[in-house]
Amino acid sequence: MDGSDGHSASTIFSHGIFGYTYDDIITMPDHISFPVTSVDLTTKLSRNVSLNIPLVSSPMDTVTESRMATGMAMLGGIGFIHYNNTIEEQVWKIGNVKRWKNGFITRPCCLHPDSTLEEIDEIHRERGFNSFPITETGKIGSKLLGLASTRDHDFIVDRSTKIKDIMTPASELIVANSTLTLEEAQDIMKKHKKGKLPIVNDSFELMSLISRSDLKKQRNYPLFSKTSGQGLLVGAAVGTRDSDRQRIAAISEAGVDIVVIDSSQGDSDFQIEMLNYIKRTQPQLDVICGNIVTVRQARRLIEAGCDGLRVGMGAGSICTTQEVCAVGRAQATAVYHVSKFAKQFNIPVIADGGISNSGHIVKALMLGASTVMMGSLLAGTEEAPGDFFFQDGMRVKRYRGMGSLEAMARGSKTRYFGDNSKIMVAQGVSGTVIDRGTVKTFIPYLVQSVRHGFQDAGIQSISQAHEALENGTLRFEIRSQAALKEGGIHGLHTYEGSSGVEKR
Ligand SMILES: NC(=O)C1=CN([C@@H]2O[C@H](COP(=O)(O)OP(=O)(O)OC[C@H]3O[C@@H](n4cnc5c(N)ncnc54)[C@H](O)[C@@H]3O)[C@@H](O)[C@H]2O)C=CC1
Ligand SMILES: O=c1[nH]c(=O)c2[nH+]cn([C@@H]3O[C@H](COP(=O)(O)O)[C@@H](O)[C@H]3O)c2[nH]1
Ligand SMILES: [K+]
Repeated sequence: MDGSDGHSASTIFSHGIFGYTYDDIITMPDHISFPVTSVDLTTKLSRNVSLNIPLVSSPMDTVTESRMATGMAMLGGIGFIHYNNTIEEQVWKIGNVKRWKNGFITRPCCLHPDSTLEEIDEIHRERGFNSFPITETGKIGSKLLGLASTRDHDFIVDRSTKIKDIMTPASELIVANSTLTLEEAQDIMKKHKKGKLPIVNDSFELMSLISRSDLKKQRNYPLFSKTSGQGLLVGAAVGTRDSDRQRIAAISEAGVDIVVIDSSQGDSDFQIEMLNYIKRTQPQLDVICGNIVTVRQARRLIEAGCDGLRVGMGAGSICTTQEVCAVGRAQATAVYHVSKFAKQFNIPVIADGGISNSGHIVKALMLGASTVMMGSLLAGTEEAPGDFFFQDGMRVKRYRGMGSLEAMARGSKTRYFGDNSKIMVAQGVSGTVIDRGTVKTFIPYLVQSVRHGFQDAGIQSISQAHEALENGTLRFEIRSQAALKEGGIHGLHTYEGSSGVEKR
């Protein structure tokens, strides 16, 4: 090998005293003999679960609930529903993902027959909807009474009129049963020239809604993360307390496909006991353990029987663990060493935290990770929980660490201190992140950027990257501070366009 072209990862990470992070290193380009479209990013999330794209959303209460998990799985990745909630809430959120069917609006905005046209006007202004199923309770899951759409009420001047007086009653509606397929629904809508098709069960309770305009712009999601059974793939987080044992049974019943045991320091008796408990009671579930950053920690969790490892301690954008506790590791070094060790046992690694642009994803995968977990990068999308608001002229959403005072106040407090501890030590902060639109465009953009990175390095798949990493043909260099500056945007008075997705 020509020694002047960078260094193997083993030279960089095993012969020095520094811990490096993604920005410290750069990958050497190599010959391109394939189009960018043929870069294959299929990968393993855990021993038995595969994904079509290597992207995962973090189990945090400002990142992953039903909408995020659904969006991630539709696009070929997966979301882990957080557990800063009651068991019932987590079960409901998992159920929402499982109930999702392509093209069906599973949570349509419904109204009560006694609601007024003023309410319709307000929802139309805020959310743009024109048609509303009217049900006995005003919610999905109760008896369908009618449908109110623009042409039922747009000429009515008195907006205090009740909906029941203007709606098209159920007896005049075309409805369909929940067993029908999307193609059958399409045929019915074509034949009857209707804009909306309510889907009901045998008791005439509203189950979902199909919209003609949605069908017209219907996108195909070819990468779609499917389970062997029905529905989208979904993950969930659990803790290591005794109460989390009940959670395991409930979320398993709700159809969760994989769990992550969520701890900042996962190499503990608590975690190993929880892993054993899950394996004993729900042996069908793959269990990801973590977080860890060293080989010694990995060895104990692999020996205990984990199916995947989550790597990262203090690297996250909202993390203060390294400052508060002085324990952790620089992320690129952690990912490299743990992945190298875990590979011998075929245990995939999730590189968790510190991803602030697509280049970081490329580097995590090139250093041995099989997937990448993101918090801050996804917290500003429409699918993340919470509303957008304006701050300093920017459209933003709230994002907070699960060890922040705010998140602890909501519930994770008991995880930290038991119920009667007096002193709270936060290991995270809360803040805001900028609007990133919808994951439906943002994730494909990240994926395409990662494909370009792989192509530039002459690497056609994640498994090929891992082979090249191991045999030393994948080459890297450490960047000096000046090189890092040179690699970014510099010397311009102003600029337009994006340097990837990072905003420092
Ligand atoms: N990846 C990272 O760098 C970090 C992540 N976080 C996130 O913050 C959240 C909270 O994490 P942690 O504080 O690690 O929560 P944790 O629940 O794992 O641990 C909190 C404390 O409770 C103890 N503990 C756990 N189970 C116990 C049991 N069964 N009996 C007695 N004591 C027990 C632990 O040893 C620790 O002192 C998680 O969502 C985590 O992902 C927090 C800090 C750093
Ligand atoms: O030190 C911490 N204190 C916290 O309060 C906290 N909350 C989350 N996490 C971890 O950060 C990851 C997300 O990181 P990013 O925003 O950089 O993607 C997540 O996936 C977690 O691993 C925390 N770490
Ligand atoms: K940090």
